Amino acid sequence: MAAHNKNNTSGVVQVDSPNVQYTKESIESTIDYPINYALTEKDTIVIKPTITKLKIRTKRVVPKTGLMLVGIGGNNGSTLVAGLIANKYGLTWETKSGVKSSNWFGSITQSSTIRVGMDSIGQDVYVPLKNLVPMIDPNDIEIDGWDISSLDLGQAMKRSEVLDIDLQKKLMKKMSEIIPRPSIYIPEFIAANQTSRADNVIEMEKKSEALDQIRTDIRDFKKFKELDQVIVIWTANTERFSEEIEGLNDTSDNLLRSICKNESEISPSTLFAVASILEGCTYINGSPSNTFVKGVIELAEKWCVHIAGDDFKSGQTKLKSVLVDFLVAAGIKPVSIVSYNHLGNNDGYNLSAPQQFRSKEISKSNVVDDIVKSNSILYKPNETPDHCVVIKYVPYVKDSKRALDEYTSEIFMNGINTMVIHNTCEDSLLASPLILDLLILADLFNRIEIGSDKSDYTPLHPVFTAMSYLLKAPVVPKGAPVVNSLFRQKACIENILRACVGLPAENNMLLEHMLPAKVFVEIEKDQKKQTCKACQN
Ligand SMILES: NC(=O)c1ccc[n+]([C@@H]2O[C@H](COP(=O)([O-])OP(=O)(O)OC[C@H]3O[C@@H](n4cnc5c(N)ncnc54)[C@H](O)[C@@H]3O)[C@@H](O)[C@H]2O)c1
Ligand SMILES: O=P([O-])([O-])O[C@@H]1[C@@H](O)[C@H](O)[C@@H](O)[C@H](O)[C@@H]1O
Repeated sequence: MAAHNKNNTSGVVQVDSPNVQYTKESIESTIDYPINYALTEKDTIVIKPTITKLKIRTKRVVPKTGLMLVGIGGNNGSTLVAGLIANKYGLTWETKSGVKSSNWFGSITQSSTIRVGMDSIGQDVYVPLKNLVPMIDPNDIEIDGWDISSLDLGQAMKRSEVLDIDLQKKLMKKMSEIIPRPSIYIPEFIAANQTSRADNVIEMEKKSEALDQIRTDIRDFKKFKELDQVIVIWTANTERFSEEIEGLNDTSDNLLRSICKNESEISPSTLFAVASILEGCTYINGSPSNTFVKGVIELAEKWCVHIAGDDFKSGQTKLKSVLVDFLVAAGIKPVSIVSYNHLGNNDGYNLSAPQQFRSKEISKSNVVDDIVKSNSILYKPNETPDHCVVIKYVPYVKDSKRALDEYTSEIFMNGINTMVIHNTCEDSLLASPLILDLLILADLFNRIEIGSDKSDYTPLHPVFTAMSYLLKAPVVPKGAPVVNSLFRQKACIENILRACVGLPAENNMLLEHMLPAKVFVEIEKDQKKQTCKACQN
């Protein structure tokens, strides 16, 4: 039999099961959802498994969606917009190593696959992740945004020095037509070295006026492009942390009152988050700034508007969340992690200021906490590895961020293992596909409602945790655990998609290959005989 690619790279996926119904408006599924309660009774952990039959309803109609980027003129913003245009028009371009074509590598919604089962001869079958449930087509996305820099996106793309020059030339006309809206600029929140960039600023007497302007911008964009929804993503510079002060920003009422009173401790990113929530727009924070002060989270909960953050997980930290997970899960004890990186883009310039660096240092450091805490054999209570994060601004390397990591671990019989990694992370080429995924997954999770025989259909909690895979420092609902392990985070997304079409979570047990077929329920004979068209030829 001719070997052929069993991956279904084009077709739609249909689940034939009593656990899923496809109607015109929605996909309605049921799954058995396990929760194991592990309770300590004296010196014993007693595990009490439960199964809840959940009903899941996913709206099939994908809304006409607009993406508004805060910081659209930055390296990430201009690179993402360029990528959307290049892919939409199928642009190719000359390079010294030949003609290159547009793609969405690095996007899990566009370039990753998911195992959905096995074929009639027991081989794994994978389909594109995006084929399981309806998702936004990147070519349909309308784009707008704000920047404190007035450069049009053609000049911003040129300033970023990220994309090949022949591609830039082919993009220049369309990119130059995109002009950033004036934005909220409060100098004290970002590095003083950004002042020279700020020539496109909302002239505001009060923060409430700026808030109203952002809300007007969102409404204008939605109306002009006849959109069903707008999603706002912050890809502007990292701000210093806002102080969380009782009576100022600790509740939604206090926050709104503080904005009206023009309180100084309210950051631009918090103003954008409030404006987005009040306009019913999902808001995502791609920076490590603590935009989501308690008052913002409460506002999102009150208005049932989804938010997610913080800080795109693109390169050095993404690898860290894999390596530390692998080491600890292997019973190996990381005892020293040193993450040094230098970069020469404007983000690096902004991060060269101590307060802005501190925001990033926190998000890059906390990523190992949950994994370390999970293993009490390796680590005593409160014991943690040495963990040092260094970021240096080196103009020459521009957006081509160099990450140098050293992982030192204790192994068997007092052995020491040291891994040294040099990782050139093209910052914006790694981050831009994540911004696309955040938009597409936010829309999908907005369209999911879940209930049971005890509860009617309910939207997911306003604080999205299912997108933690894309974020360094996941913001989670009160009381929920922070998970940084990259594979657990990817499995979360994949298993939610499986559940939407009535498929059980992937358990990776593969018992079907360890036991005789007679042990298992068989599908109807004629279906089993079914062979794919390629095999019939
Ligand atoms: N791999 C990555 O590039 C990566 C990964 C994780 C997080 N991030 C974060 O993403 C953000 C953007 O990164 P970048 O490399 O594109 O940086 P950048 O400096 O190139 O772009 C940021 C843009 O935001 C604009 N800006 C600053 N303050 C603004 C405001 N108040 N309103 C509107 N625009 C404003 C700036 O003019 C600039 O054009 C940063 O916070 C960075 O830390 C980037
Ligand atoms: O995602 P990652 O590569 O660990 O982290 C990166 C930092 O190392 C880098 O200094 C900064 O420019 C980027 O904003 C990004 O946050």
